[in-house]
Amino acid sequence: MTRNIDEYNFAGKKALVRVDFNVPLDKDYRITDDTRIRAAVPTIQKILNDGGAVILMSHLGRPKSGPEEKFSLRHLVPRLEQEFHTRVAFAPDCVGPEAAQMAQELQPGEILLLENLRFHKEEEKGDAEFARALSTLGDVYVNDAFGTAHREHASTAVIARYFPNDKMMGYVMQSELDNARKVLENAERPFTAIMGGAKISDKILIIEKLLDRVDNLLIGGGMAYTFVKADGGEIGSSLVEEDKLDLANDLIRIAKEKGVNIMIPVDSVIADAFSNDANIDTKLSHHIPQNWMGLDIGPESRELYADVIANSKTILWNGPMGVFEMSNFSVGTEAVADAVVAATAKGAYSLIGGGDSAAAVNKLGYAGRVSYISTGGGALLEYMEGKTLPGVAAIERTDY
Ligand SMILES: Nc1ncnc2c1ncn2[C@@H]1O[C@H](COP(=O)(O)OP(=O)(O)OP(=O)(O)O)[C@@H](O)[C@H]1O
Ligand SMILES: O=C(O)[C@H](O)COP(=O)(O)O
Repeated sequence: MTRNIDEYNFAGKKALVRVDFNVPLDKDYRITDDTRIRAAVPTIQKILNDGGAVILMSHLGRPKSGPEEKFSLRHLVPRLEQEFHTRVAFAPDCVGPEAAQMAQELQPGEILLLENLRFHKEEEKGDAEFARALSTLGDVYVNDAFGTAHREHASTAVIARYFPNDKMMGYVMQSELDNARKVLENAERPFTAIMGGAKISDKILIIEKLLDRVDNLLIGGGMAYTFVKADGGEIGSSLVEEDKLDLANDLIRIAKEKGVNIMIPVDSVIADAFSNDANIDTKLSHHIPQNWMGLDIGPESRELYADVIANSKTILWNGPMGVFEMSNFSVGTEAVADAVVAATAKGAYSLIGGGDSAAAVNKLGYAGRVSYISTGGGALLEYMEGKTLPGVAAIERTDY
């Protein structure tokens, strides 16, 4: 039976909580954006306040095969201890005898963090035996990992079958779904989607679905150059996915057929190396010289995009407009953030999704000046395109 977290009393229970602590870390393993950790606090706090114990499980990054220091969740322990003013125990493997013993010894009010689930290939395969092994650690399962709800993995979906009477969503899940539904059902027009970032193959298919919902689609970031090249432009050594050129062309055509105003950056800030110290210039995006690459949208694009945003009533933004981590290529992302904040102040509803866009908004101190910052990137987009999220479906299922 699916439970409601507000009506559940965790006293004396060990809650196995799937969180999305896939947070960005710098080279010294310091957390550079803690949005996802802060978001999970109310759920964890509710369990502790009730007199329960919390066993946290998450993935971090995309480890290829087995443990890797840079993907260890151990790096998050100090931040969690600071948040909850208590010691946080760490299990160096998410399954096995040590994790089992640590879980067993856990007392009410205590927190145990398990090592990265993806250090076991069974996690992403949705392996039932691995899910069962995880399930033995707790009495009740709480899924609060909205950012990973689009993955049908052992800890996000399969595990729910081992808690037929004690499974529920946490507060992050509930609030994210309420919010996304609100945008889907009551989106005031004009509705503008702003898409950027680097994960072209992840996002290009979603763009197709968004064309049915939006009035304007502004494209920036690394993915823009696949569109520029598809449109016949010379893009130098900019990021491109050659096998998506036809699809990009189709999308431009379909957008026109559907009357969607699709915009690709007319100009770009270009560099002769992927570095903040490289030589930089501004050129038309269709005429980027050989060995130069587009790393940000240019001044004219910034103005055009800002105008569209200013006239929007609903705004969905996923992915930075450039390599915003480097100051020379952060101007486009900042300009879009400024425009989104200004439109929000005038009454537009703005929903920001994706780890990097959220980080950019936080870095600018704009967190309180947009309507909602989602902890989901791909998950939010898949939800917006109308897909059922496996992490949500597993909680709602009643047939086991
Ligand atoms: N023109 C560009 N060339 C190369 N990389 C770019 C360019 N523009 C942006 N990027 C990089 O894209 C990355 C972010 O892309 P990504 O698709 O991961 O966005 P995101 O907002 O984190 O979304 P999600 O959470 O869905 O992954 C940043 O690290 C940024 O430097
Ligand atoms: O950052 C994300 O979007 C989620 O944590 C999911 O990560 P994944 O794309 O590696 O599955």
